[in-house]
Amino acid sequence: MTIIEVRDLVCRYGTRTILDGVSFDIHQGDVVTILGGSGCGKSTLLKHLIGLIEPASGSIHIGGDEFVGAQSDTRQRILRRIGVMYQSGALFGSMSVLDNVRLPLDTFSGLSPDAIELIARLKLRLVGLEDFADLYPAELSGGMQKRAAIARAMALEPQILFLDEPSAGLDPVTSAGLDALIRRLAESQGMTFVVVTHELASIQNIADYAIMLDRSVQGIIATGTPAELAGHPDPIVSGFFLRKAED
Ligand SMILES: Nc1ncnc2c1ncn2[C@@H]1O[C@H](COP(=O)(O)OP(=O)(O)OP(=O)(O)O)[C@@H](O)[C@H]1O
Repeated sequence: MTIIEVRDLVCRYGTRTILDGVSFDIHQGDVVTILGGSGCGKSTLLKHLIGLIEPASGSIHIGGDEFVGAQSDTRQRILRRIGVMYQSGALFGSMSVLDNVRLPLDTFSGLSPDAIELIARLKLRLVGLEDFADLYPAELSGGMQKRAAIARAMALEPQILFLDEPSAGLDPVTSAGLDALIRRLAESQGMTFVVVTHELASIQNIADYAIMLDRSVQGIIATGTPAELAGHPDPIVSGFFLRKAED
């Protein structure tokens, strides 16, 4: 089932066009990576998909609802379907890990404090942090902070989680652990993941499907499984994989 449908998306900053007519579908339960060289528009695309920026033209359907130009009630309904983890993780340093995960529930769920605590602890268990609930973010390792941020992004049970460069700043072993968590959550929770990353190992570990952007075409240069892209006839596409593999 298609959960995200993007059609003829045009993204501009002022008069400068970054993405010129991008179309793709993302299926429910898939882990999809958005990749491409620096400055090709990965973050720009992500910001459009989560409603931070309105496109110059085109349409974005999320769960069947049109996001572009949506009025406030439709917009709220769509926003409830998505969770976002930004590159920095952005946990609140003055709050415990548990309180960080509680925050979206306290703000939006209308549930009782006991129910909220139960759900927050459940989310922490899903990411393997149940024993660290009372610690503060600064007391966690980088990988644990990312896990806590994922737990918080999952608090309101979104259907889709958007992750912006989740491996940034992590060592390869920690990064592989995070990849395993993403795959496990996709499979056990049926969640859809859209992950912006340029880490080749992550792409190969997690992606059912990859969307590669390139500046030369102001949009999508190739889509497919990681193996398909690595063997793609266009040298820009296969070269991305070879170059990264040599890093
Ligand atoms: N707010 C903005 N105003 C104007 N130009 C911007 C803005 N944000 C990004 N850009 C430009 O848009 C282009 C695409 O940027 P974007 O951050 O989407 O690329 P990216 O693929 O995510 O890059 P990276 O991998 O380096 O993070 C870049 O040339 C960038 O300078």
